[in-house]
Amino acid sequence: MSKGYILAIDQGTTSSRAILFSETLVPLAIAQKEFKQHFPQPGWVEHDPEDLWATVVSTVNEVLARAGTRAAEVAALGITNQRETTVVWDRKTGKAIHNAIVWQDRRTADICAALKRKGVEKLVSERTGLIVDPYFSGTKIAWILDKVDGARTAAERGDLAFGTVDSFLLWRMTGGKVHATDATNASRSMIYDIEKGAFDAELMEIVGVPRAVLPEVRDSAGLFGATEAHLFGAEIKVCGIAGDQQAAVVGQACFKPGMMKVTYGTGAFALLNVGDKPVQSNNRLLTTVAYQLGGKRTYAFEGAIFVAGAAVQWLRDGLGIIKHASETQGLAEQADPNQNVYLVPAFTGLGAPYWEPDARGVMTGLSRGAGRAEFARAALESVGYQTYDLYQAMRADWPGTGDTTLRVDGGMAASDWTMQFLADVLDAKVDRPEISETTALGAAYLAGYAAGICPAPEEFGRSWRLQKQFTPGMEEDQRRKKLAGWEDAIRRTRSQ
Ligand SMILES: Nc1ncnc2c1ncn2[C@@H]1O[C@H](COP(=O)(O)OP(=O)(O)O)[C@@H](O)[C@H]1O
Ligand SMILES: O=P(O)(O)OC[C@H](O)CO
Repeated sequence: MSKGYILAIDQGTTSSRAILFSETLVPLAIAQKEFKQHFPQPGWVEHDPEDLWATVVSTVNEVLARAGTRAAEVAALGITNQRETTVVWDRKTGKAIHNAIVWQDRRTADICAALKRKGVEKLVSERTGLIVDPYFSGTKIAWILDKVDGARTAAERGDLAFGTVDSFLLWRMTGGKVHATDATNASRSMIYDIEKGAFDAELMEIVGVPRAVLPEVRDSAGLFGATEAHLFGAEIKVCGIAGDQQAAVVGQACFKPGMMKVTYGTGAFALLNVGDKPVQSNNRLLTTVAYQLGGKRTYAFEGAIFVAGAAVQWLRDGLGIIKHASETQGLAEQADPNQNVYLVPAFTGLGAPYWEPDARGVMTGLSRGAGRAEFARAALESVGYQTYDLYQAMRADWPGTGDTTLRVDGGMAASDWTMQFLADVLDAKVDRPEISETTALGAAYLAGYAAGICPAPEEFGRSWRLQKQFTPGMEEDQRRKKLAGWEDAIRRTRSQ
């Protein structure tokens, strides 16, 4: 007898997706909806929480209709989400008191600079595994409480709730019954002690976040609550929650220390499983919770590349030299091997391991012969080089030995040329799995595991299937030469 379907909601930065999986985690149907991005000032990025809610509800209903399935046949629902994006809402009405402040938003740069002047960086890094940066949710909460009239007093009275998007959706879906999140999302707040597994009173005080707004923090797999029946036609049990990059770690079955995945979307996020201790990085990588199962946390190093696929979007929308992202492959193949054009796409600063928010993009090696093809190759190569920088930092920091293979996913992992270059420049194998929707798969697995439908992680790991492996093939001499050119381009970017 069928145990029922598993549904995953992937609420991302540019779109919401709902994917229906069979009980054996075969993807059966997908629905996706984009929503509006709001840029009220330079460096500010907002989402309307009602858009997030509406696109989630409609994609779930759409995917059920498309598959000819009823909500009553869905045994478990997993939620995965764009991380750090911050919503503060009124507990009585369920309405947000301000637009969601998106992870990319830099408006709290001054708050972070003031925190750094206070000398709290070491404390933040030791307890939370993070650096002091506007990227994380803590200072975004404080900003909303200070800027919206009466919000801080209302928060202290217990009338307001904070949540990352998972938590906001859960609150709405359960009709205001459950205010909770999972440890992976909590670990992105800058006020969560990742070793103790609890919000930290001293950091809450320093950042200015009252305890009364915070959600309960739970395992990534477990019963969170049930959706109200009127939303999808019947109640569905919410059994899993994880931030999207951590869900991809699970979907890629990187359960053993030393295993690493990189998700190539608009940006790229590399996570390396470091096991059950929150190892500190010496190379400015973040330490984060990869997942929490049965009360036990597994940790990861994380490195963020802010511009990956976005460099290809720039070729298309900024320069107008391609119409579709996939054209870059043919262009890169045609590029003149004697032209050494480099692009450092630091359009919004440099992420890990440099963390230079004020850096801006640079192109080097331009000669009269450089054209579309060389620009396209430089954009694709920039993704490989940026990964190389993270990979070096991770391998230097990671005390264990073991497998150096990289598991890749995300929209840009579809580019064979880019994945081959990645293998060449890293001098490591790059594995692309059969299921490309790894993030949703991870959320579905967590929910299915909690509901007793999916097997334990080790067994699930054995079901991971390779679609294509890219093996390194570049001459070492050439690799060294190319990397030296990149290092030079990075030096120029940092000295602007
Ligand atoms: N064949 C391709 N070659 C190069 N880049 C690609 C290709 N297909 C998609 N991309 C890039 O991948 C990104 C989309 O990936 P996706 O995982 O959907 O991103 P996100 O979840 O961040 O919206 C876009 O930036 C796009 O330019
Ligand atoms: O929504 P994505 O796929 O762009 O992911 C965003 C990350 O979670 C930000 O930390």
